[in-house]
Amino acid sequence: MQTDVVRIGTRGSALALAQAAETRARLMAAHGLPEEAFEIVVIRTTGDRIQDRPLSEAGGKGLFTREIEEALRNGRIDLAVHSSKDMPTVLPEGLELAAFLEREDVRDAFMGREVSRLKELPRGAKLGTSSLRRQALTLRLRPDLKVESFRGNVQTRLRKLEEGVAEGTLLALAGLKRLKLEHLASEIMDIAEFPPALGQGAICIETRQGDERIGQMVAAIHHEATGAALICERAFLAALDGSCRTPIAGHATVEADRIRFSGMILTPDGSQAHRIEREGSVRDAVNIGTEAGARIREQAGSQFFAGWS
Ligand SMILES: NCc1[nH]cc(CCC(=O)O)c1CC(=O)O
Repeated sequence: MQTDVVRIGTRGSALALAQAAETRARLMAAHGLPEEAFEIVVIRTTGDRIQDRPLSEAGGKGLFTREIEEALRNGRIDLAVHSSKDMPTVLPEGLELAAFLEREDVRDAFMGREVSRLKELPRGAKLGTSSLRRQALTLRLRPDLKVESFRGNVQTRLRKLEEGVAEGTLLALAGLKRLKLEHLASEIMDIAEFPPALGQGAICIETRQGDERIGQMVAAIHHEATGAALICERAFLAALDGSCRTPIAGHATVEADRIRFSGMILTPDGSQAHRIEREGSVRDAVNIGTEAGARIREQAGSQFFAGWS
């Protein structure tokens, strides 16, 4: 019956559609359901509309999720598929992150027009990115480079690179893999030198709290270790009150019942940075993230955030 069809809400970019298709494929496999049991509903968000300025100036994270969450709340869709790294730490009343799919590679990848490594870019070359984290980490390694704003989805950014708007760019390897464009990555960045965005590489599923049918359905595709890592990373972000104006990096890894978190904050010009490492039981994932956030904040001091946040 038509009313039983599970409606999956997503943005319309190629990456978002790939993520929604992956979620549907996993749900089909987990429950032995045919493709017709699902409908993918594309929703245009404010973030998709704004192409002409950095998102940090347009109001930050919720820009890619607001309209999708509205559709979820009013019942137009039954679940929403997101990139965890685009999710604000506080969700609207009545919604929850019910499942995380097994994480893809968390690292960033570099692509150059004429060189294959970030370090090989000529002096003063332009690096295209709109991510403050990528800007700060790049300038830390190469203070001579110029950062050129590079908005738009993965394909748009690749086109801009081809057109010579910049000499190189950085993208999430996970996104390239999901788009089958992994071969374009000429350098995979070192995780210690170039830590990812919190949440990078992990697809999450948002649902209505108390919707038992959908809750049970998505529980079958939840990946425990990814869930623990993401809970820890989101607690760190929440403790730092992270906005798009604050370059924040880091990630958690889970092995058996241990979780290890490593976080970093930087000034946008990369000249100052602080790091934190924490380890403990996966059961303490939230506390480890929260505590790491409080500690790095203390370490940095209030003047660290004062100048530019
Ligand atoms: N902000 C856009 C965005 N959100 C998630 C990904 C990549 C996929 C992921 O991290 O899961 C990207 C593109 C990029 O940073 O290259």
